[in-house]
Order: sequence, then structure tokens, then C-alpha cells
Amino acid sequence: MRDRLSPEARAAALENLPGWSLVEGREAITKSYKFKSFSEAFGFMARVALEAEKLDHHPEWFNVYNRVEVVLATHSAQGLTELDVKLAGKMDLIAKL
Ligand SMILES: C[C@H](O)[C@H](O)[C@H]1CNC2=NC(N)=NC(=O)C2=N1
Repeated sequence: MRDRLSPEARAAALENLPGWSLVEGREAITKSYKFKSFSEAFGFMARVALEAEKLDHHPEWFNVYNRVEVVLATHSAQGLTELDVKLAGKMDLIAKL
């Protein structure tokens, strides 16, 4: 789970994660979520936080009002692993609730 993905596996994973893209100059993925209000944005962050704790895998994120910008990477692997793909998928599911 914490082994770096091959470039092929990384590309395949991104195809299944709409709105996610590679960060420039760093092996990480990013997405910007926009909600109707701060309450919805913060509710999203609270639900994601509980999932992140369960996975022991934590997002880098930035919130202003209704926008949440997320960067995912596995720090211990200094790159992308299955854990990032898994958390990204969970975040997309939670965002649609
Ligand atoms: C000790 C603990 O398991 C590690 O520090 C975990 C916690 N959450 C983490 N989150 C992320 N995104 N990358 C990590 O390498 C990481 N490591």
C-alpha cells in the first residue's frame, strides 16, 4: 500500500479520478472542490478527517469559504501510493453526499 506507484499505474488511477491532476514539480495529486457554503465545505472536511484517521493517511488541504483545495501524497514514500488513490476516491464519494 505504501510502495510508490509505477508511472503506468499512476496514469491509470488518474483516469478513474475525475478532476484530479498531477501537481507540477512534485509527485502528488490535487483537486479543488467547491461547495455551496462554508458549512458544506467544513462538513466535507470533517467527514474526510474521520476517514483519513481510519486509513492513517492524511490530506494536505486549504480551505477558503466554500472551496477546499486538496493535495495528496505519501510523505514516507515521497510520492504517490495506493493510499492516495484510495483516499482520493473516498473524498469524491463524500463530496457527493
Ligand atoms: C506514523 C504515521 O503512520 C505516519 O506519519 C503517516 C500518517 N499520515 C500520513 N499521511 C500522508 N499523506 N503521508 C504519510 O506518509 C503519512 N504517514
